Amino acid sequence: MTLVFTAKRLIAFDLDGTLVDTVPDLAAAVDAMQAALDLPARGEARVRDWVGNGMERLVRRALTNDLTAEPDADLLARGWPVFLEAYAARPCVHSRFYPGAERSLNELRAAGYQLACITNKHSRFTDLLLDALGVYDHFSLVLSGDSLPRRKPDPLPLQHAGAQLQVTATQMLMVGDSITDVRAARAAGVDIVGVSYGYNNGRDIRAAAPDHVIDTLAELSALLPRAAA
Ligand SMILES: O=C(O)COP(=O)(O)O
Ligand SMILES: [Mg+2]
Repeated sequence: MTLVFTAKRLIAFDLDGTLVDTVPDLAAAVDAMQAALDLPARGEARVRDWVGNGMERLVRRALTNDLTAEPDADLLARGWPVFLEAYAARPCVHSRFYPGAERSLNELRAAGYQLACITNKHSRFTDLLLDALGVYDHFSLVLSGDSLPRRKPDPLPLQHAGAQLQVTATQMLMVGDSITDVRAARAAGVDIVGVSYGYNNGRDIRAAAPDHVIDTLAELSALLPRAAA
């Protein structure tokens, strides 16, 4: 039997690794920082495994070449502004929608859904990126890692979106690429569709047990025929 989500009114999308492949531009900024500090370049493959828990965490991972280690405080204090400046200068040179992403946003809107973007990315960069890709206005609400006191995997951004847009948890669906999205959705009581192509620290999203997994966002509209009234 084909899975269909009924009674949904709001679809909340994660950004990095779900709607947009941001790693080429993030890796360029990481490696500009590494070069300025006389440290080795990390490259796209490693940066891909490090995105999803906010940029401060990405920079810490790059400096230490490790997922969880803490860098020397002085190194971090010197590296962070270099990364920020490099990424702000070129946030959307190579970043691209994943196949089916833009079309899916348009189809869902046409089917009556409200859309939200819920990302751990810093708001300055979320806004730059969504603007550069021409989709900022597709979203009724955009929440970034610094928009609220707590970010994903905390349920607060999803709860806040529900309250702002007057939809209940069961009327929302989260779409994301990482265990961070699954945890946030579970904690908020929101159904979650995982995408198989994203970052998730290099792990298969199926291990985080989302409600459903898709290989491209083009599959979404078949799961969501029409928004509930
Ligand atoms: O880690 C980030 O900066 C952003 O990640 P997200 O869009 O997947 O939440
Ligand atoms: Mg993500």
